[in-house]
Amino acid sequence: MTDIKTDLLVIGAGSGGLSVAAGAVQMGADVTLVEAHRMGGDCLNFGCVPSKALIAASKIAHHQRNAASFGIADVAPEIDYSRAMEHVAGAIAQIAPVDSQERFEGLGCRVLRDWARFLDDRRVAVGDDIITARRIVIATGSSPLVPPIPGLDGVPYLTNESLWDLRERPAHLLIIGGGPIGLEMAQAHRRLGAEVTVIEGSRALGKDDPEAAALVLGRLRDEGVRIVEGVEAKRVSGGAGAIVVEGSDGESYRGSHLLVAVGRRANLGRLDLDKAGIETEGNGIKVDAGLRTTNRRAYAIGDVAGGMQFTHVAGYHASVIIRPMLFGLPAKAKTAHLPHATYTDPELAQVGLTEADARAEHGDALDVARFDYHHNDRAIAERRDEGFIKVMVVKGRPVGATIVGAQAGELISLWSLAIANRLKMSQISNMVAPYPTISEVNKRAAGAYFSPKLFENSTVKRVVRLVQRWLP
Ligand SMILES: Cc1cc2nc3c(=O)[nH]c(=O)nc-3n(C[C@H](O)[C@H](O)[C@H](O)COP(=O)(O)OP(=O)(O)OC[C@H]3O[C@@H](n4cnc5c(N)ncnc54)[C@H](O)[C@@H]3O)c2cc1C
Ligand SMILES: NC(=O)c1ccc[n+]([C@@H]2O[C@H](COP(=O)([O-])OP(=O)(O)OC[C@H]3O[C@@H](n4cnc5c(N)ncnc54)[C@H](O)[C@@H]3O)[C@@H](O)[C@H]2O)c1
Repeated sequence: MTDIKTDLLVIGAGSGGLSVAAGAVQMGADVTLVEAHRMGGDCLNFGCVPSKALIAASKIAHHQRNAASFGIADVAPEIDYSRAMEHVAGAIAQIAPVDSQERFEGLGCRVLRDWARFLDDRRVAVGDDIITARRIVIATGSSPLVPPIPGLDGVPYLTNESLWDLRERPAHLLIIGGGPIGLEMAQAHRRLGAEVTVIEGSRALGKDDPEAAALVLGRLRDEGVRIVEGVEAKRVSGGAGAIVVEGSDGESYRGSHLLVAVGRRANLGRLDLDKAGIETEGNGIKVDAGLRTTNRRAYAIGDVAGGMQFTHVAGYHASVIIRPMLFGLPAKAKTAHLPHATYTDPELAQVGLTEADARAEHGDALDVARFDYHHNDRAIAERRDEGFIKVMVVKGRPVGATIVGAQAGELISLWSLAIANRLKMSQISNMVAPYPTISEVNKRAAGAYFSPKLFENSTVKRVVRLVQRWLP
């Protein structure tokens, strides 16, 4: 047994934990980083990276099938699912060194590879080691939620952890859950040649703006994904290769494989949080505005903190807690500027308030500036002109933006910047976007906000007429 004393103990080497550890050690703290499973956590190994890599493969197949409108003959793609999954594994392998034990040891961290559990408010056991830490960061992430649907435990089912081990394409993939995981994987698998049925208990992409979500769902349905909404999975039966999901509508949905994508469960089980006086709340650890837990020495960040569950949010949390932990300065985690994007085609991105939320919060003070992709020349040239941007504006400042369409995930960053810095729409309209780019939709949305004020304004017209009379 070894006793280790450290300034900072970070539990979990995923998106949040790695960011804290890298920042703190490079600023001079003694850092101990603990990871029981794979370095890089969910995002690298089972989440963002593999899903985006598979989506990229599926896009190529889609373009091969849909080239005729560009004057190039459509071809039926020859899809080798196993090699597409090798591409996925290759993308993970290429990124893995950045998150590796070697890299973090090279930066000066002490890296321990076992489960961490609290002994008391400042001591944590990791295998045979006992670590006493001045500050502790819990960044243990989340796992797929497996709901207690009768019969589910009797059939082979996939989650976002096991999906990447498949090497044979599912003939018919049934997906329970029409959230981001369900829909990203539905479209990718459909484009890679599988039949796909999504069974969604409520509204698919239900956390997003309904008009934007409808556009995405329409596209998926056009591509042949069957999406049934308002139908809960009530019972599962069958066996390998022949699975039946009975829906609350009385229908039986049959497929060869089943993916369960109904949300996440915070990884709390092994931590013995009660020994450290750390309370939980909802689906995560209870934290204050500065991400501090009910134990003043401990912080919780990322998925385990129970809020927005995204890699960039975990990274943001890391940047927030560095200040108090290293310098003793106060810091608060904000949420209004945190974006998210679902990487279906078209992509759907959101930051701040949706139109409905903004209307509820600001009533008549709300202006919605909108611009449609079909007026964007680059989108037209590339036949990607389906989509729109809506910016929710209150007193001249954006409070939210919704973008659905090509590159929405790239375009939303500008509105995060604007909200984070309380920029005015006039400052956005000062920006000049190169022509022809899809990013012109951002500028045009700002233009749409000012157009009625400038073009439908009798005072402006009067002033212009007056000045014109006097100008030489
Ligand atoms: C299929 C899928 C696709 C996704 N796509 C995106 C995307 O495109 N963009 C995006 O922003 N987000 C995406 N996400 C979400 C993103 O993966 C998570 O929000 C992010 O990984 C959370 O980071 P984290 O640091 O909180 O946890 P994690 O990355 O999960 O890391 C937690 C780590 O802690 C370890 N651990 C747990 N308990 C212990 C313990 N007691 N002792 C030691 N180690 C422990 C775990 O093994 C894990 O490695 C996706 C998620 C999924 C499932
Ligand atoms: N692009 C991205 O950033 C991205 C991609 C994937 C995942 N993620 C993260 O992972 C999280 C989890 O994603 P998710 O899609 O698993 O969860 P989710 O909670 O967003 O969606 C799950 C869906 O399953 C439905 N559902 C629940 N029980 C059901 C049942 N018995 N029958 C039918 N439907 C049922 C819910 O109504 C919900 O719409 C996301 O919220 C997000 O934070 C992000």
